[in-house]
Amino acid sequence: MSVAILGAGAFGTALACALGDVTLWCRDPAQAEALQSKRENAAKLPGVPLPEGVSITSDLGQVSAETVLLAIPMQQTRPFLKTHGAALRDRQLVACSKGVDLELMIGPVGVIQSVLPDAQAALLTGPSFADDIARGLPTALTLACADRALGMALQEQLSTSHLRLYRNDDVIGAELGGALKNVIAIAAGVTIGAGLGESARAALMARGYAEMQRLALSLGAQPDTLAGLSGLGDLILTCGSEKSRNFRYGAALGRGEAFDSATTVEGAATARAVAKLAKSQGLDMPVTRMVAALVEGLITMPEALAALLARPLTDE
Ligand SMILES: NC(=O)C1=CN([C@@H]2O[C@H](COP(=O)(O)OP(=O)(O)OC[C@H]3O[C@@H](n4cnc5c(N)ncnc54)[C@H](O)[C@@H]3O)[C@@H](O)[C@H]2O)C=CC1
Ligand SMILES: O=C(CO)COP(=O)(O)O
Repeated sequence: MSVAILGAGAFGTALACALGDVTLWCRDPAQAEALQSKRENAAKLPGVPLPEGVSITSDLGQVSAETVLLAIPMQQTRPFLKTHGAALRDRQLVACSKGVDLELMIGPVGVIQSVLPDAQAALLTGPSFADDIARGLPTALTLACADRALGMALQEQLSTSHLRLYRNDDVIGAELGGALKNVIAIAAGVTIGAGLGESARAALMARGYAEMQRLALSLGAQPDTLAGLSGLGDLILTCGSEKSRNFRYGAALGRGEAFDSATTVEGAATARAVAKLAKSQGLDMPVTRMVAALVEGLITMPEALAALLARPLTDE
């Protein structure tokens, strides 16, 4: 079965490098030409050559693969599918984004199903920096799919010698693991950027993980899912590395500096969505609430810190 990847950003290009024999679609014809002539995505993955088997196009009509990976940012997924969904109706769609749609309050598989109710949909998520995948470093990800047979087929199709997929049928849990860790990564970045120290970062990660579990369980995730690659695994990666855009964005917030608005920072919109979701579920998610307020510019970093430290003492 053939594979296509829609979205030639950092992650889409990295997956193309790892899988090798795929069609890579980008929306901008000029970008497609540049990728084709240089055989490199110089803007996103400089120094990583595109394998010979990767064919580039900006014409969705040329994308005939049965398995289609959607590697475009979360908040763009619904508009993209509304425009192009008809062309993808009978494919196996694998969402690769991490986040919660600000309007529908659901993750990327939920969005696919809301726009294309008959589509076969799955999720590829977990701890992986595009650069690591593209360079062939060993990586393990979660392939989540409610349909066991389809999940097994996709696991086989998308695993390589160095990219190892673990299957899971808890799509909601896997979606939330990937979405929520970005919010906590922003908090971790704020902590380091503001000079609050590594002990404070560890505390935020652990308390943030407790919040992630609370929301995931309340929305129907399986209790163990967030302890896996999508959730704890991705939390460790993203909260601990300057390579993470969510972490770097948080660090800039913590230092009171501006951050490049063209950079994809999924946790910013997701924090706002999740803060609303938590309120509607009657859940206490103080770290997420503070991140959402910081992102929206409603409070300062010292105010966020004071609010978190003034909370009543409680059981763990
Ligand atoms: N970069 C990474 O290390 C990883 C990224 N991801 C996830 O993958 C998703 C994409 O991230 P990146 O590729 O890193 O972002 P990116 O900013 O590098 O690329 C995004 C791509 O989406 C395209 N795009 C944006 N809006 C579009 C639209 N309306 N229609 C068509 N194409 C559109 C852009 O042209 C660009 O090529 C995010 O949800 C991210 O969380 C997941 C794992 C690792
Ligand atoms: O999701 C990622 C790692 O698993 C990439 O993290 P950033 O989007 O924060 O760069």
